Amino acid sequence: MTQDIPKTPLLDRIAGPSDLRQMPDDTLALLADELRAEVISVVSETGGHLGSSLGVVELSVAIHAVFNTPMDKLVWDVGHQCYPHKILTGRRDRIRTLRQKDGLSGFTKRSESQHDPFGAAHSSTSISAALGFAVGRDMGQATGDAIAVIGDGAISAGLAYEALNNAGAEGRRLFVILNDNEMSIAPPVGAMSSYLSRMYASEPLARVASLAEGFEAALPAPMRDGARRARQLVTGLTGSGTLFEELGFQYVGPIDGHDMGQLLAVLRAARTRATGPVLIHCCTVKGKGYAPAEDAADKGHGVSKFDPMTGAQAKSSGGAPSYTSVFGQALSDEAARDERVVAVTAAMPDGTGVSKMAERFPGRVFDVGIAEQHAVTFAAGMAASGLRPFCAIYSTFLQRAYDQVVHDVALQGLPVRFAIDRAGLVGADGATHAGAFDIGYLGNLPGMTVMAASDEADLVHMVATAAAHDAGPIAFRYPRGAGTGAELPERGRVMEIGKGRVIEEGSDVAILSFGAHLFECRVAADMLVEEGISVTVADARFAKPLDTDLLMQLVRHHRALITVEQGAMGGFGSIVMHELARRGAFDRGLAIRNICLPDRIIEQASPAQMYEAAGMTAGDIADAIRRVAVPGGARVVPLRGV
Ligand SMILES: Cc1ncc(C[n+]2csc(CCOP(=O)(O)OP(=O)(O)O)c2C)c(N)n1
Ligand SMILES: CC(=O)[C@@H](O)[C@H](O)COP(=O)(O)O
Ligand SMILES: [Mg+2]
Repeated sequence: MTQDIPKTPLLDRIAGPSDLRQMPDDTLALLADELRAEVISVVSETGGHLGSSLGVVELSVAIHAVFNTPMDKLVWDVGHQCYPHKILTGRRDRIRTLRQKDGLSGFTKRSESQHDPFGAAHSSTSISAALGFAVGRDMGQATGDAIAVIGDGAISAGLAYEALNNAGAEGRRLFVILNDNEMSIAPPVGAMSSYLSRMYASEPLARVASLAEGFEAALPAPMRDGARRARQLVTGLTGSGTLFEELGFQYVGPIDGHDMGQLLAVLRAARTRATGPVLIHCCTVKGKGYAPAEDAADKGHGVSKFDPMTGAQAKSSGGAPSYTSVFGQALSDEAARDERVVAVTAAMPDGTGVSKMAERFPGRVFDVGIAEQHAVTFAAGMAASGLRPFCAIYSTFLQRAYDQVVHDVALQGLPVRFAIDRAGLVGADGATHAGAFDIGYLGNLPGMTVMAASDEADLVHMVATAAAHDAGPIAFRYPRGAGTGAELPERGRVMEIGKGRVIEEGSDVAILSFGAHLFECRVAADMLVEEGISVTVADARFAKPLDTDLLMQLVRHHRALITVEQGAMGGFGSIVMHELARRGAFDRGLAIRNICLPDRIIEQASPAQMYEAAGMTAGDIADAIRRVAVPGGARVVPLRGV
């Protein structure tokens, strides 16, 4: 749907932050209003992270007005809130390509602009990166101040504490702006969240900058008394000082993150007087200024295209239920049958679908905040106690907890169940969110069982199989988005571990598929029937343990074998080739091809466009089959007797 582009005479004058720094303060508030209207207009056409971006409109204007960006390095945490920043930093002309093929990234990205000094998308990295820039400055590199903007959700992650702890000890001049909107994706959880809320909710004057001694003098007179009272209140609230002061930061706040005057005064005071690390506690509203977002339960965290007049989002095309919703229901059903089943999520109850189980069994679903490392070891402890924990974490975010998977789960053989959503290429979130590596990083762990659902019916069976599997850790992966429309079983069946299945019998070439690309494999096989090429299609179901009987049957009775997986090199295909090499299958010239993600970054687009860029369409699979099926296409000797 098209809609009138809002009139933005002030924004039209901004080619970059230097233009913004020429504007008088009272104009900046008006500029922010225009910027907010632009963000709403843009995201109504592109979809994306609306609520987070609306929450930092004033903050984005004020930071660029006070600091000398891009010489001063502005590092956004997660980066999903960067749309105002991108509009102000010379990318307004491309902002309506956001999150699309060949368009602007939905996160900050170094290759996109000098105003994006550090890429993001995975949370809680900004303080570490900003400290790195501060050290660079102090050692003579051509860089100015370092400013990290981190949300109340992101600061709940361990990585943020590691950085705060080190920055406080280093004592270098560094600015950390805590963007506290009392929301993560879901309502925030954890002790830090309630601590921040106590500060935020203190008497109204606490909204006025409560500045450390050194800053009060820099404030306009009317604010000085309030600042003094608020500072006393804040320090009184927590004994000797705020947590941040205990860590070596000067604490400034809480301030109103939508009051341009406060923001400019506090940022200028901080920039003028800071000699060490400063944390500025900014209180904002997620979805600020757009009622459909402010009123939404998720504050418009991630929206599809919408009608800006009403906020009504474009409906998905209906059709098959999502893998996520099928998982959530299957998990909830398993929990109903077995009280030992519990679930852990790292701040993504809805995204992972465990919220479905939480509706029925609220005491058995644990949202630990953005804390994947803790989530895994927490689940390991639960497993060790005799519970049956499902640790539901997107493939890409599980990367953050790899040592916990190895050290706390696999080496101890603890039966943690890993529900790995967003396996494969995910679309608009791009490369930072690709679920590309989990087959490889799990498949090489002794005792780990690794499954991949070929459709949503199989997913139901895998949930039941995982629930029943106490012999050791087990993982099952499935893609983002809608299923294939497969009929769902009433109840999941516990599958035999390590058993695959033949889907279609052929005689020339065998495809051994792992996961949801089975659909494309079957389309490819159908394409070749007319060409007289007969293809067997098999579903491995398990990457570990492999169904070696099935594998050897395929290589003994076909001219060639092709493996297919929605993952990077070093995954399923490698596991298969390792097994074949171990058996000497290559000694007699077996023809084998691996179809997987290429060894390069696949940038954001629709999932279909991304798989096309990866060379993994049904047509690509058919081409690979042709090249080995046609006599002379490959030196192929049927491997009798291997
Ligand atoms: C390591 C990691 N885990 C989970 C996510 C998913 N995620 C993206 S934004 C977000 C919430 C961030 O909350 P906050 O920092 O408060 O930012 P806000 O959206 O409120 O502006 C989460 C959990 C992520 N990006 N990175
Ligand atoms: C910014 C972030 O990391 C999350 O909001 C992520 O974009 C959610 O991904 P899904 O939309 O696949 O749940
Ligand atoms: Mg937040």
